[in-house]
Amino acid sequence: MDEIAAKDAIRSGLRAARRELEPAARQAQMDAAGAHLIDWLDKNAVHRTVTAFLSYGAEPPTGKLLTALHARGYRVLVPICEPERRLSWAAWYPGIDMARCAVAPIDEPVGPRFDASVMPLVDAVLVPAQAVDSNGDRLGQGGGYYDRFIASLDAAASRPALLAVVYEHELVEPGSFPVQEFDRRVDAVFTAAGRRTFGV
Ligand SMILES: Nc1nc2c(c(=O)[nH]1)N(C=O)[C@@H](CNc1ccc(C(=O)N[C@@H](CCC(=O)O)C(=O)O)cc1)CN2
Ligand SMILES: Nc1ncnc2c1ncn2[C@@H]1O[C@H](COP(=O)(O)OP(=O)(O)OP(=O)(O)O)[C@@H](O)[C@H]1O
Repeated sequence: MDEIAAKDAIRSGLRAARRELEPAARQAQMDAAGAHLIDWLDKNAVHRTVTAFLSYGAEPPTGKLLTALHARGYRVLVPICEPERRLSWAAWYPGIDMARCAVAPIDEPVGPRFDASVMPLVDAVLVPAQAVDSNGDRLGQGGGYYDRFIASLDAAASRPALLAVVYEHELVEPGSFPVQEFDRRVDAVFTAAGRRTFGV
């Protein structure tokens, strides 16, 4: 089996495991992980600006976290799917008008879209993940959107912290999923247990 097919098979298993978690258990894990994330941001996010994602399906439910960040005065940007699997970014706040994304079952805020030139003012990018290994390698939904976006930051003098949030069983050993040359590592992952950092 090639690496793409192997990743797809592992993604299917991870999606099934997510659906097995009761919604209340998903929220409880996210509440605990989100509290660790807010603690970290409060100490480290000098621009008080983050990008996060509006979750769908059985992803860790980010709605309460985004509302809490907004209430604490953070500027919250969320991803917009653009053609050619590129991302742009739009401001999100509770009650903003939303429109359905063309390629995924996700609602996206209406309003101005920003390209990667906003990133010097962004402290942290919350990157969707289905699993993260203890090297910081990440398995996403398979669109390659975030891999392309993170690769586009390679030339920048500084870049936001790349942070993932996963359920506890999704922080796994290296070798649990294939890692390809274009995959980019996150800097830290948050689970209900706390923050785990990676790097040399
Ligand atoms: N909550 C959340 N938002 C996110 C992501 C994510 O993983 N989670 N993304 C992380 O990258 C981007 C969107 N990722 C996508 C990943 C896969 C497909 C996809 O496979 N779409 C199907 C069509 C599905 C449909 O029509 O409903 C396809 O293209 O065949 C689309 C978007 C941006 N926003
Ligand atoms: N930097 C890149 N430039 C061009 N194509 C890329 C790049 N990174 C990934 N891709 C393409 O995107 C596809 C999906 O990548 P991958 O399986 O790593 O997705 P993912 O990391 O799970 O998804 P996402 O990044 O959206 O969360 C790959 O098969 C690859 O062809």
